[in-house]
Amino acid sequence: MQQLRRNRRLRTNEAIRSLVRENTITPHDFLVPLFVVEGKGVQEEIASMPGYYRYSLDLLKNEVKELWSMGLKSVLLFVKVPDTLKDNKGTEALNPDGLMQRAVKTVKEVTPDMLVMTDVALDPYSSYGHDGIVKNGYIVNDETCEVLAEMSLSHAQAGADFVAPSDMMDGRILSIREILEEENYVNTGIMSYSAKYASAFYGPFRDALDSAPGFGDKKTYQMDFANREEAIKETLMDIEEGADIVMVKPGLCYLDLVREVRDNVDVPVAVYQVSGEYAMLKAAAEKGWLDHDAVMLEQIMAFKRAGAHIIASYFAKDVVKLLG
Ligand SMILES: NCC(=O)CCC(=O)O
Ligand SMILES: [Mg+2]
Repeated sequence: MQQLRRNRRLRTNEAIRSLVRENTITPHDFLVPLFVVEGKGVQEEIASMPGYYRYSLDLLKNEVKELWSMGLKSVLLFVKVPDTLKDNKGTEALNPDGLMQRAVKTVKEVTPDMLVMTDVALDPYSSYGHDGIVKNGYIVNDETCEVLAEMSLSHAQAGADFVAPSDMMDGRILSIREILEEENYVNTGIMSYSAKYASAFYGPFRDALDSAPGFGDKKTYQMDFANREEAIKETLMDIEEGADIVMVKPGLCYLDLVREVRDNVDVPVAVYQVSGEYAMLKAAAEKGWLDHDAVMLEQIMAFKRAGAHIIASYFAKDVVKLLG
């Protein structure tokens, strides 16, 4: 039989390839993580995340203005808390004049339409570096949920559009949704880190915030990376409890779950390309072993192809600059 179908016809030049391309990358895909520190005039590069910085509030202003001008309209805020303010209960997290609360106000002041999401977890505030209150060496669940709910309310009061609980306690989405409803923050959204795995890829992030666990690991609350079905269970439970957006984290090694979650839910799906993923590419590119920009775009496109609606990535600015 004569060959009638030739798939290569659709690949003959860039014009036809772009015409039939199934996925595209735009600035609207991204959620930009930002690290905030106390001080003035501070822009510190994170050693294990070359090209990524912690900003004091004054310089954060310039950064978010630049993001806005590039079409990057959503940020996810993290704070680095001084050791002297850390304790077991994360008391400082509830300070209405704490760094996170001031960071939210700062972003809203200079870029009022920027979507501001806040990290909700105890680890940056915890003297143990854990995502919850520690009792007898165990990270207790329900008491932690109460603090996370109070913390979310405090972020909402400061002006956050979304709170993003990243801790993996059971039932925290319900606790947070209830307090927000009771206090009339009905339009404050919740982006749940619903399927967050206990991963070694978070190493550089813990350098960035000085938040590495002081003992043990996070395996009693974050998920076992051997598991797939559990990710669907976790995600569906968070949606039932009131999550508006769900997330799979880390990113690249978990693309199977991004697709599977996407196929199983009716809310937007986010993926977090984490610090270790960023560091790996930066390191390989520095050595001249990988083409930084080409690999970066291939990775971001992989998230789109897997079905992510939202990509939290330290590459957001690099990608948008490259797209021109
Ligand atoms: N709760 C936020 C993270 O754990 C981020 C991890 C990373 O970027 O490695
Ligand atoms: Mg859960």
